[in-house]
Amino acid sequence: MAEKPRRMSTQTLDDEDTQKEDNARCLTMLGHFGFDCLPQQLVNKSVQQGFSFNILCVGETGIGKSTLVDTLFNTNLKDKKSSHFYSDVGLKVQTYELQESHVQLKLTVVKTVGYGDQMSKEASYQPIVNYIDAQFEAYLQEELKIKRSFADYHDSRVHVCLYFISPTGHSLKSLDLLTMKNIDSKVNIVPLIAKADAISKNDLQKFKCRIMSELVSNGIQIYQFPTDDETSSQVNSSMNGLLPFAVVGSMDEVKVGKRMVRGRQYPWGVLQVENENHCDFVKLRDMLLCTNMEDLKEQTHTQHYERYRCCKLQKMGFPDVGPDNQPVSFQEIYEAKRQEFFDQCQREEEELKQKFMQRVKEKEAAFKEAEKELQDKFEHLKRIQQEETMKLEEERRQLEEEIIDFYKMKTASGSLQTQVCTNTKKDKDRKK
Ligand SMILES: Nc1nc2c(ncn2[C@@H]2O[C@H](COP(=O)(O)OP(=O)(O)OP(=O)(O)O)[C@@H](O)[C@H]2O)c(=O)[nH]1
Repeated sequence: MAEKPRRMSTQTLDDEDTQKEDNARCLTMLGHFGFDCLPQQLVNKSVQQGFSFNILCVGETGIGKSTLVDTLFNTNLKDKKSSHFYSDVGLKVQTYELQESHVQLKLTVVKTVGYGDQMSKEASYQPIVNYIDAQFEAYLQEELKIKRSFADYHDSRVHVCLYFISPTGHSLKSLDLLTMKNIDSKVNIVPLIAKADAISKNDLQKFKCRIMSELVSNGIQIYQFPTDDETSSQVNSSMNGLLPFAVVGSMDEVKVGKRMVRGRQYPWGVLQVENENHCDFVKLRDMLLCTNMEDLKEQTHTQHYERYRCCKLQKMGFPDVGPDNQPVSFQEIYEAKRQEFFDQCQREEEELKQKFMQRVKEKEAAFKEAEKELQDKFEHLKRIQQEETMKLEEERRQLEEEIIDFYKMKTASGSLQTQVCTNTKKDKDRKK
């Protein structure tokens, strides 16, 4: 039996419509619609993934590297003081997971240990150069893998080098110039005058000018805050004119009026770390973390790493153009390299074979020579032995003849004696 169609009342339909409307999402008037949401998607993804930043601090022992990093990230990274008596320069690498609001930052701080305490300048900067190159090499190796896993890969390439200059007030030391010259094509250098509270304001300005002119005259490239982005070009170009930043670090809280501020307390007053009239710490923090962190990372990838990668691949024999200046494909070069390698293996195998045959021949000749010597010796001994045997034979023969003669004589003498006895008896008998 067919079921009787149920009739809904007008009242029920109205209720359902109202319910549907209640479930519908309400879009705010200020929200984004369509593809203008793309930047938001990127922001959300980046925040979810978290950020990473790698800082290299180069400076003499006790110049204030750890204190400045602590002050920059408003944290206590609990780093032990280094000794002045290390036999060589080392690099201390520490990675921290930091969080500010809901943004996570994986911060890697690499600090020189024993820098400036060595006699040899080359031995002081070479470990730094090696470290920077090693991080590029690790990234290149990951890039060249068939199965790459950049999602989990910890990219340890150095994004910025904070170079701590001693507050001498005179000029840069030769080690400063040498080190910066050797790393300026590998890393973004931001020069800092450390412990700037040790110099008066007037001297500081002169010191800054002298440092910049020395850097220029020695052809050292330091990082320039980018001026091509209109949102930051004005502030960045004015900050470029204030380099090197004169910084003071401190995690101590000092009372100024009714406020507690971070600073250094002196008998003549308080130096406020975050007061732009007292030092350039805030400028450094803004430039480094708020305005240019992404540019520092981009420069690291597109300039410094690219240079390293290019040199490395060229050294390995992978140029982009052939001898006729025509572009060559990676596959062609790979095939050519494979063939070259195969030919070289065959050449080496042939050489080895030849060498082996030569050795075998030499050994064979040596054995033959030794065999001949042994044979001669054997023949010689055999001859001696034959002569000896013949001699003995002769002696034996003589001896046997003598024995025979002896027996003959014995027999003769026996019969003679018998004859004599017979004759004597006959004589006696006749006499009777
Ligand atoms: N006057 C002054 N002293 C500072 C400043 N920054 C740090 N110091 C002091 O200098 C000393 C060494 O500071 P650190 O931050 O440990 O220096 P470092 O370069 O990390 O030292 P090592 O790891 O031992 O090489 C500490 O007593 C700090 O309080 C500064 O800006 N001005």
